[in-house]
Amino acid sequence: MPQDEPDVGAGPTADAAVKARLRREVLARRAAVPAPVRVRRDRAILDHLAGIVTAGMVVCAYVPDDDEAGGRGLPEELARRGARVLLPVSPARGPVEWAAYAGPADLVRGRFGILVPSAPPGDPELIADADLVLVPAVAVDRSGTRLGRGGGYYDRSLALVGPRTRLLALADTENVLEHIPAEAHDRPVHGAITPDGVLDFGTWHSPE
Ligand SMILES: Nc1nc2c(c(=O)[nH]1)N(C=O)[C@@H](CNc1ccc(C(=O)N[C@@H](CCC(=O)O)C(=O)O)cc1)CN2
Ligand SMILES: Nc1ncnc2c1ncn2[C@@H]1O[C@H](COP(=O)(O)OP(=O)(O)OP(=O)(O)O)[C@@H](O)[C@H]1O
Repeated sequence: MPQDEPDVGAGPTADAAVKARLRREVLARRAAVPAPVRVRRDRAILDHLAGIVTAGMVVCAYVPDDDEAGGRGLPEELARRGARVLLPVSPARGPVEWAAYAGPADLVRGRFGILVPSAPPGDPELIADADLVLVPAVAVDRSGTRLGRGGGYYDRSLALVGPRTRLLALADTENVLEHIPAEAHDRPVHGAITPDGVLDFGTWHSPE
């Protein structure tokens, strides 16, 4: 099979089946968390950005929906800290394209009902300019393997970044798991921001 073809039709691999089961379990667990608790967790995650985001940074982020850690105020919090914020716009398949965040009033519903800037997006390669990429994660493990929604969008996008760019997943503490099976296309993240603090998996070496 050509490298760039998805596995559809070939039958799920064992790892893909484990990931699909994990995905269902974790999403059900998050759905059972009362809304006020989720809001407190999301606030704690945003507060941890203080130690990471500085003015002028280019940050690729996203608008978390209700079943994702962080809350929909994530881009605004980054902008408030002086970051230049890029948000993903999903074509039919990954990698994602990027459009500049221009405030909450500019957001419209895109594919999957996800909020995106109204302006047409730029190339997927814009991710290579980012100092920091905040990556959506259903779950993540301590070696940086990330479980996404199963679209393969971010794996294809993270393949475009260089070593300078720091990759952090946003996840609730209970969704930092012992082990998630890694497949060949999975791009590991360097750490995670949880309500309890920032986890550093020890794999990112900041430029001098
Ligand atoms: N907030 C947010 N934005 C994001 C992502 C994300 O995970 N979260 N993405 C990260 O890649 C990209 C969009 N990818 C997505 C992939 C799948 C689904 C989704 O809703 N999947 C369904 C099942 C799909 C199906 O019917 O097969 C689901 O989860 O119920 C949503 C977004 C870009 N923007
Ligand atoms: N770089 C790639 N090249 C080809 N296929 C890929 C690539 N990355 C992912 N895929 C395919 O995309 C599908 C979903 O992959 P996976 O389950 O790892 O997605 P995910 O990481 O959960 O989703 P996302 O990256 O959108 O958050 C799989 O069928 C996988 O084979």
